[in-house]
Amino acid sequence: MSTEVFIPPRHEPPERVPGLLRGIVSLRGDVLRALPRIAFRREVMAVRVLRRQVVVVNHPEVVRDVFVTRGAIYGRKSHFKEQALSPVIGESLFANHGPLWAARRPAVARLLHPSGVDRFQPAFQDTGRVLLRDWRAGSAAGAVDVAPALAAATLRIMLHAVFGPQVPEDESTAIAEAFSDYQSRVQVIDLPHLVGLPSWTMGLQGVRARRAANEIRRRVGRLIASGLGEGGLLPGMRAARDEAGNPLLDEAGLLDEVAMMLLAGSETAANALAWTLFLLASDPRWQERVRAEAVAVLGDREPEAAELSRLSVNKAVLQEAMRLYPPVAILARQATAPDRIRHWQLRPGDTLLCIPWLLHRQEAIWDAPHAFKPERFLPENARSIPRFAYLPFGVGARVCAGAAFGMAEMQTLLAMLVRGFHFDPPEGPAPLPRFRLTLRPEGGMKLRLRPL
Ligand code: HEM
Repeated sequence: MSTEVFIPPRHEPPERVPGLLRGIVSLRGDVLRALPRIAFRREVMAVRVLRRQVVVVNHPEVVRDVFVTRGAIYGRKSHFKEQALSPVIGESLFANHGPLWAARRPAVARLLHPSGVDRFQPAFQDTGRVLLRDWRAGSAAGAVDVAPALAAATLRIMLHAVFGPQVPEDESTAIAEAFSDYQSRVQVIDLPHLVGLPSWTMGLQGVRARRAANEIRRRVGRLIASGLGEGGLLPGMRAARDEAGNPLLDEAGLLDEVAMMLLAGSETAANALAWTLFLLASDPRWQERVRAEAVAVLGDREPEAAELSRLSVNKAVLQEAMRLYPPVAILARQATAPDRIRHWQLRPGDTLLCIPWLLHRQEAIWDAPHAFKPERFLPENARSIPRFAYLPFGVGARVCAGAAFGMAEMQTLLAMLVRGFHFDPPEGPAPLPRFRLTLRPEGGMKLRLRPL
């Protein structure tokens, strides 16, 4: 058996930072591709783009210092994130800050608290069954593009979690397609803001992006009005109260938060799973280890919530996939007060970035940073990973509220899928990552599946 380590594909970083014009062109397409080789070694970097300072922190201690110790200054999402998300999620807490965020965050965090995640296990199992059914039917035809199927599956899980099990099956496919369309159309870099133009210029997202956003909100609004919700999170969201005992969310607030939950909880997990399957298809030894563990722990039963902690190879593989391909590849904030990071001065409105794509491959921290080595995350090794070096779920006060939900969902689907199929790599060129709102495989993820 080969002991070679698999080095998954990525765009080769340029030797130097591209000039402003080339940089702007590459920023529009994919900011990660513009990061030069040296960025993987630097602790802090700064770029001035005409009127704005952009500071990138890329070392665990600096990340802690800025995102945790001085987190209050950086509680606001960057201008481009706010602008890119608001057509879909409106005023939701995800893109908001200050009193609105402070009031809504605890309510949402309570609903998604790790202690209650077990109740969603039937949604995970049910969707795993649907994927097995669909892929068994599709695999005979050759390669299957697992990316859109996983996007629909994770959306189905979120719909089930929010509205209960009665949501029509085709609704998840329709909303997942609209999300996908939105992501490929929306501008993820706010160039007007960086060069000092008024903020409304980016508010003019393209017609296609607007249309996709409207379609998502129309469908979600219809589901909220339909009376579905029993057994899901919706009744808890309606019942949430502020400190004065008044309803926390009016109808508009409810639409914003449900749309946010569907977006935050589906594309992220779908991309993490698509990259995981690709890595396993490319490294059959790890594929076999995940499968052997699933068979040893579960036999041919579907995973129960209490059994997930025994699937440590499965978890390590997912964690390594999110190290190499972090679904949220950039954490972006704007300074709300003057601040200084090392010798760089930030003014209110300047941008602070932590780029997990860089931090997770920081050469001073990770051995063989570009190699697929899930053993790093096995229980016996994971303790040596520095805190704040690995941030797939973000960091500080705005850390992901659905991390436990996401891990349980991904572990369940992965265990069911590796028991159902052998995955082989795609024919032709390997997929490359493309930065949009999430880190997606460019052109989809066509894998060859053999039913087991
Ligand atoms: C693999 C799955 C997931 C990944 C990688 C992920 C990642 C993230 C990251 C990185 C953030 C912080 C973004 C930032 O600081 O700019 C975040 C925020 C958030 N996520 Fe997740 N997420 C996942 C799944 C979920 C799920 C399943 C839910 C809901 C059920 C969820 C709900 C949220 C919410 C509500 C926030 C906003 C927190 C705040 O701003 O206070 N996420 N997520």
